[in-house]
Amino acid sequence: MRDTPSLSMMGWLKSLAAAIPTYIAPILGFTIVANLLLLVSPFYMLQVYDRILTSGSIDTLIWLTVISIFLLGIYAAAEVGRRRLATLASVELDTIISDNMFTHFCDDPQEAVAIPSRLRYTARVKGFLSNQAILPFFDLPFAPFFIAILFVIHPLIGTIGLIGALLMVVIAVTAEGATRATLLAASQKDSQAFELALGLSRQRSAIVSMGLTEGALSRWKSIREDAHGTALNGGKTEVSFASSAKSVRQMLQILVLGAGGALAVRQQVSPGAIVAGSIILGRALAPIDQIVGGWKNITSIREAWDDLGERFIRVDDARTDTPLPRPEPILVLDRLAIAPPASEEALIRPFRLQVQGGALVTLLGPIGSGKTSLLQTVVGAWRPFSGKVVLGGRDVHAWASDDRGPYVGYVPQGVELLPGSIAQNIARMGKAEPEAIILAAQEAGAHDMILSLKDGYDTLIGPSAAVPLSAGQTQLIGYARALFGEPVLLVLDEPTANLDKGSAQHVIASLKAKADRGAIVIVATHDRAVIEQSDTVLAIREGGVVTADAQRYLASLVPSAGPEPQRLSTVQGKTA
Ligand SMILES: Nc1ncnc2c1ncn2[C@@H]1O[C@H](COP(=O)(O)OP(=O)(O)OP(=O)(O)O)[C@@H](O)[C@H]1O
Repeated sequence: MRDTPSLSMMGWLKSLAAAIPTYIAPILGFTIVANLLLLVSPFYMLQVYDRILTSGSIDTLIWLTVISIFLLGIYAAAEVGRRRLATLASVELDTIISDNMFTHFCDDPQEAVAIPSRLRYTARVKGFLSNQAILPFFDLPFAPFFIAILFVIHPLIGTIGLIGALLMVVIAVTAEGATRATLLAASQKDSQAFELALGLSRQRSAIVSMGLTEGALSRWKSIREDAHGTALNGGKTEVSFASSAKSVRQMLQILVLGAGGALAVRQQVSPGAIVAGSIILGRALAPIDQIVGGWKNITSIREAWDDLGERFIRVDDARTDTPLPRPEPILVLDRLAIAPPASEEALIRPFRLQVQGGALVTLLGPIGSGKTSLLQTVVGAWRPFSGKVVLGGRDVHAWASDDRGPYVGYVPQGVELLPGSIAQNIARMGKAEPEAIILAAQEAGAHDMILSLKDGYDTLIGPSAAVPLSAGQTQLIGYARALFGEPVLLVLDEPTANLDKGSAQHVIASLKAKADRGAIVIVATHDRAVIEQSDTVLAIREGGVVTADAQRYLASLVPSAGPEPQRLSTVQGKTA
């Protein structure tokens, strides 16, 4: 799942900043103002102790107080500004990552599986910005500036500040080395538990019906306990470092007060400088303290960022493809070899086939022979292992999914519908005339079934559904979705599997009618009734593809009658 090597601490912060460039300069601007104005309090104290107490001027005190309060108002506005910008940046980053995630989801079948964990990672990174945990990293570069002021107050106070800051940096670096591996392991185990829980939630029926509850639960619990154990270990070390950083910071402030006191006794600094020095040192060390204190959080965000990687933050140029007209109904599978995503070996060896509009082709083959894989490749969901799929002269895989989609109808093996109404699902979640939706439903034989539902075409599917649809109802609506918009290429994977005889006959008749009207229809099936209506069979045998006339093939099923399927040729429809 990890697609980029782990980035260094500053490396990942830089790449995060590069994802939201428009926000970085204004946040930096507000940070400069806020950090400069952090000097107001120490400066005020310096003036009160060293000037007002000696001069006794109440007027000066009033003016000093008014100006300080005004400047602190500006400080508050700058703080609000940078926090608000960090929140806005988190929303922008979330949008960029989500957009890219769905682009990759379309381009790469493997990405679909990773989406739940990627969404969790995105939430972590978004939280890093929206919870303002990023701001100490902006404050950190001001530490030398504050330490320089300590040197101006007195070299001894500056030296204590400098040594203190270096000590805190050593604590931060050691904390990273000591906790990173454990915290990462804990987070990875937590992700495993999350994925197992997702799997369990999808398989409730199997778990309950076959008494898998105890086994499944104890497996989940053991992964979680393991995750918690590792997290507790990492947490212990992290807490020790965070407490050390806090204590060291307070000790240093005491040291500066002590040193300031000694210097004041010798009249080398003013009394006001003692308090001011302590406050300024606190400001210099605060970001390091906050970073060390939130180390666990930072480790988990780094893990998320490493996984999301550069490709999720790149803003791709807007697509400039000119939408193409309706393609001619000619499908060419040109030296096409098929393999599941990420597989190194072809499941189906290269073959050539040309299918013209009007043809109804059935795809046959034993279980696991690659029928679904072939169909997934033909409709553009999977990339070919080698070769090309060309529809109407255009390479299907080089054709943007949204432009190609209206000309392709696909009924996958396990039809799943999207959350929304039945009408929206049939209209492929786009805008459509009601007539076109109803026509597709009528052709699929789903119209009467839909009208029998309480809310008809407005019946909701998904989490807000009042009543879930049956497998057969879902399949018919999936078929209506495939027919919507008169696609040129209609591809169906076991379309009659969940249907009763009447619905199955309707579907088969409508497939035939579609082919007769000029579409290319390819159906993977074990249903003899479909083969009987088809012109050609395409059979997968031991990784090769052969073709035969459907009627002769059916005849060959009777022992010693008719030929076996032949090597491939052109499949000519009736209305080529
Ligand atoms: N998404 C996937 N990733 C990796 N391998 C896969 C994927 N889908 C299928 N396969 C593998 O490809 C092979 C062919 O599967 P496929 O689903 O194409 O067969 P099929 O002929 O449609 O089977 P069935 O008749 O059971 O539906 C199987 O060995 C399967 O494990």
